[in-house]
Amino acid sequence: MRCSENRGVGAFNLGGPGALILHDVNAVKFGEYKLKSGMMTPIYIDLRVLVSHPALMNQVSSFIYQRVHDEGLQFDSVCGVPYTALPLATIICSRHELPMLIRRKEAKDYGTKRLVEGSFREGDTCLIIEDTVTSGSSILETAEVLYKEGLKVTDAIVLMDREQGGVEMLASKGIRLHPIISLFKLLNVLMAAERIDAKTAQSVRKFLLDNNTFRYEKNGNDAPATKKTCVEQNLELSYGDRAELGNIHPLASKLLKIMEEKQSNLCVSADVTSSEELLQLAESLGPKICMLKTHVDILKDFTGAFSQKLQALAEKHDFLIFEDRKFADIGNTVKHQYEGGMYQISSWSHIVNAHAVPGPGVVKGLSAVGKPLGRGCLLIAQMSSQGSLATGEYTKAVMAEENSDFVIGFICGSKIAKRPEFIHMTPGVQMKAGGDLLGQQYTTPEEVIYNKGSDVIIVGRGVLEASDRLEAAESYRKSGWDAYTKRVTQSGQ
Ligand SMILES: O=c1ccn([C@@H]2O[C@H](COP(=O)(O)O)[C@@H](O)[C@H]2O)c(=O)[nH]1
Repeated sequence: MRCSENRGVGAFNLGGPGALILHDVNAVKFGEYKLKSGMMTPIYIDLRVLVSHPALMNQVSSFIYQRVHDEGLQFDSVCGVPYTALPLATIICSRHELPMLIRRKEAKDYGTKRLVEGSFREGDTCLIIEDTVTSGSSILETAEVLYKEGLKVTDAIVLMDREQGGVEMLASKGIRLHPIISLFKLLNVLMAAERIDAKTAQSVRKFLLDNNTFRYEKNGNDAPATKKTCVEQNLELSYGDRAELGNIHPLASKLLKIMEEKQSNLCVSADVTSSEELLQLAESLGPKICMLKTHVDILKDFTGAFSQKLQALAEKHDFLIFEDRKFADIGNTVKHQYEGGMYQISSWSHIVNAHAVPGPGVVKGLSAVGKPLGRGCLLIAQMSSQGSLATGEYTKAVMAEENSDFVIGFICGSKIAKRPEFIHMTPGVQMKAGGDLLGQQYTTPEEVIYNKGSDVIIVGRGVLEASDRLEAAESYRKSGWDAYTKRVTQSGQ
């Protein structure tokens, strides 16, 4: 049997409003709950409540059926995992006239004593429907009962995947699991709608990442199990998730945590010529930004005291300092430029950047100074100016320079590296696309973050030339953050 009829599910989108409705009816609970395995969890999905909300039950059933249809799954009958998925399977089968089987949890001690009720032939394929998956063990238990009756199980559909190893475990047993929504996505939707705060979302994500039930298992050939990466699944990790990656540079992790916490992917480029004005900017815009970018050599009155005050403001408002020095010389020279001279950049700037033109020596030289101090470097892979030669093969070569114990990411126009440990930062951003008379080219925050997949917008004159700099910074922060939440929420759909 193949699903041939396609019924739309209207506005009930589980990657958006539908997830909020589930939260409204208390199907998503935060607190301390025990899972079937005995594991304690800070989030509990209780889809049993659906039976009290018939309209919602119908919408969820339609959504599941839509997925079955979209996947083009072929099967002879449908079986819901008892008990929560039973009514879902019943509604789907009744509405679409699909044969259904019921798995009993215990055999009767009278009558037929069957564990599977309904009509079927040996060799028939049965599609399993489940409400929530953690490890996949409940689906497997049902499949094993069906196998004993001579049925085949190749696919299962689940409404909510807790992303704790169920997909991988079932795949290792020959069952493809098709999740409709994941807990990571649900958290993003709830956070975007301000139902939960960033801290709660972060602690739940950490729990899920730390408690993958399949990570340490082995498959039948005794080879280590392989978990599909988020990149392979085309899933976008949130800034907070990326901050927790095992091999991420501590400074990149710190930046991502700041971004998540302050809901800001805005770096203001403080291109002013007086120290006092720069410090005023840092004080007033500090709460809105994740990073402040400087060009210290345009200051007419730089002093060591200025750099100390700037560091104090960075601490106070929790942002990083990025000196946009664009180092581009041999290793030995950049070492001196970074550490010494009148600016002593390495002593106060968390991040610097470098052109890759001189070859690997420039990163080696900078790293010799910056690495022991916990600093990080961005490589300039692309530039926002018209006619820039940093394109094509050059950009690719810059990416090959990846040296993640010091290089934390790239200056670029769009996301260029797949590895989520790397930060992509894009200058040339204003609310309206356009340019200036000296070749600068502007793109909007939405284009940079949502369409081009970059992480941080760098905005200079868009803020500095506004009549109210604070208001302008807030509107760039909001635009950049909205574009990011939209991107994460829609990934993998
Ligand atoms: O490709 C690049 C690299 C760096 N920048 C720097 O960013 C700011 C942009 O300022 P706006 O006023 O927003 O144009 C500025 O400091 C540049 O030196 C860049 O624009 N493009």
